[in-house]
Amino acid sequence: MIEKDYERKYMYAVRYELIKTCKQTGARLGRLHTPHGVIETPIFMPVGTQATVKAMTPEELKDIGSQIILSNTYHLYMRPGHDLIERAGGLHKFMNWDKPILTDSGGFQVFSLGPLRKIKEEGVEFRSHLDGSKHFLSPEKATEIQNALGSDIIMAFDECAPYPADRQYVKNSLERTTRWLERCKAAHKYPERQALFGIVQGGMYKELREQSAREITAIDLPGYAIGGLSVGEPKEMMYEVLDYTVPLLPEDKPRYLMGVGSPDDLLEGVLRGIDMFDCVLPTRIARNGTAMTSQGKVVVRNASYAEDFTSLDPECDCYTCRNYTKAYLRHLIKCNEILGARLLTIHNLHFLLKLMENVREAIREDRLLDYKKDFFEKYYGK
Ligand SMILES: N#Cc1ccc(CCNc2nc3cc4nc(N)[nH]c(=O)c4cc3[nH]2)cc1
Ligand SMILES: [Zn+2]
Repeated sequence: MIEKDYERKYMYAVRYELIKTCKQTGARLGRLHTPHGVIETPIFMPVGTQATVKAMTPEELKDIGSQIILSNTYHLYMRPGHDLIERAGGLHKFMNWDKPILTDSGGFQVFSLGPLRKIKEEGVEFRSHLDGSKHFLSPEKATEIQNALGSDIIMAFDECAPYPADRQYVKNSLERTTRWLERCKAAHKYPERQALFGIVQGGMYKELREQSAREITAIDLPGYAIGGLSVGEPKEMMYEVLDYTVPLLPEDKPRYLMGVGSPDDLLEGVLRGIDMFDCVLPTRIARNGTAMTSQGKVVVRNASYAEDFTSLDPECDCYTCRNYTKAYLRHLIKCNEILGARLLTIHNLHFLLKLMENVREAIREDRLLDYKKDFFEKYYGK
């Protein structure tokens, strides 16, 4: 009886609440209700590929306002193994993160392995990036792994076509991705508490994107992602694909643009009606000594900062900007000190999370275009 009642009440693990659509653009303000809490959208999701957002503790992530983080099926399957994480009580418990988690399906990661992999209808055969051992990922296997991890949002196992790719290849690949989505949905053990998102493919071809969007959204799911972008194509091309793909997605479900991104791409994506983003950019460039600041990019490694005893970003109130100077951060990065990676990661994530908070406020007040104009002038000087 309880099972029945539970199922009836929660048709989906994740429910999207559309609060407002911006009058000036296609931007939306929303809330994503999940079993581990409510997420205000548009949202940027820090990437924690191997069950950790590199250099950050969960408390630090919460302090800077992270509402949800991303982890990765491929990496966790390879090491330490999804079965171990399941025995540990699931990914939330294993990594001591009690807010929402989204896991990518491994599709993109396996395809990034390049020649080390063979794609068949059944799934993808590949060699481990760790020890070269042979493995096989299928829609069923990728779903089983994510069921074991217990993430709140699980991604369909798809094929992200490379860029550039010829039309016929992209067509065959998007049609296989649709068949794989059906298999993921059939294999999914816990739809009442883990939301399966479908992923639209179709490369940079308008008719193929329309075909994929039709096929993927014909399968009733709690959310949909746009894949196959941020794969090396020119920015303008990505924006054009979004222009004609986003309107094909249902308004009452969240839209997730995978692998994006930089401040300009986040703003351009929000303007076109995207609700969710993820990217390794802020954390990766932090470890290499580059900061995103209100005055634009600052490469603290540069000699010009050797005796710059001012804050990294005068307009930022994060822990790093309140307590350290550019000279000290440069010193840490030059010495490859772990604290350098930590302090710049704290700042960069805070910067993007604050950007998204400002974006939500601008949508609320119908002034997103003005906000974007001011931001671009300060950050890009244009
Ligand atoms: N630093 C840095 C940096 C490194 C890589 C990138 C590109 C990330 N782009 C990207 N991630 C993706 C994940 C994806 N996952 C799946 N399952 N499917 C995709 O089509 C897909 C497409 C993606 N495109 C962007 C910045
Ligand atoms: Zn800061």
